Amino acid sequence: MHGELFYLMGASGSGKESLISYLRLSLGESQLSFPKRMITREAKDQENHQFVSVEQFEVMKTAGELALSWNSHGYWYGFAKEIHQLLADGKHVMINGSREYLSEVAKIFPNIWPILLDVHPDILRQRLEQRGKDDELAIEDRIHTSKMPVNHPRLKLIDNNHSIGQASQELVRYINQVLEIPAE
Ligand SMILES: Nc1ncnc2c1ncn2[C@@H]1O[C@H](COP(=O)(O)OP(=O)(O)O)[C@@H](O)[C@H]1O
Ligand SMILES: O=P(O)(O)OC[C@H]1O[C@H](OP(=O)(O)OP(=O)(O)O)[C@H](O)[C@@H]1O
Repeated sequence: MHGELFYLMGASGSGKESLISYLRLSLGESQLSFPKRMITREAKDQENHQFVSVEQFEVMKTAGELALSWNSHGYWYGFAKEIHQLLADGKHVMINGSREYLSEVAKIFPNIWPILLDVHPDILRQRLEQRGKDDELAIEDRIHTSKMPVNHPRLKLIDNNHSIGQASQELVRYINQVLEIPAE
């Protein structure tokens, strides 16, 4: 049996990394795999990606070592092709991706389950200011694109305007529904 691929999207600051950390801690890696994202940007504090230089990234991309790669906010982002193997081995996978790139990802993984985090722009602004990773201009840029339209027949919206616990419960319910795991 082939594994399922969950593709978590949302504006920067909408809570993708927080939810993925929460899921990893609460579900463990036996139910879902969480491959590491590569970014050509140094990881700060709690960020959980692998830093690679632009040169390394280009070498991997050219050598066909990446399942996905995209460019955003002036950086390269990607996932290694291990995703294909995990899915072929029947493992379910959760990754953090770009809304803009969804249609390309859906061509590579036609059976994808796209999930979009919904956060009101005012709440998003507060959270971006709190996390202190972006300057004022970058925050404005992220607010500006926070309502980017996302279209996919299977798109699932998850509300992250309240506590992270509420959003993760909703997300776990949805994942279990897709995987047909009965609720406890
Ligand atoms: N439901 C929530 N309630 C309060 N703070 C949150 C919530 N979700 C995320 N945050 C905070 O908002 C900031 C951005 O979240 P993060 O997970 O880094 O977003 P993303 O990965 O989408 O850029 C972080 O400081 C995080 O702790
Ligand atoms: O097409 P968009 O949906 O606007 O996405 C743009 C980028 O932002 C997201 O990452 P993240 O939120 O981690 O960005 P950051 O690197 O700025 O934190 C996403 O994974 C993309 O790489």
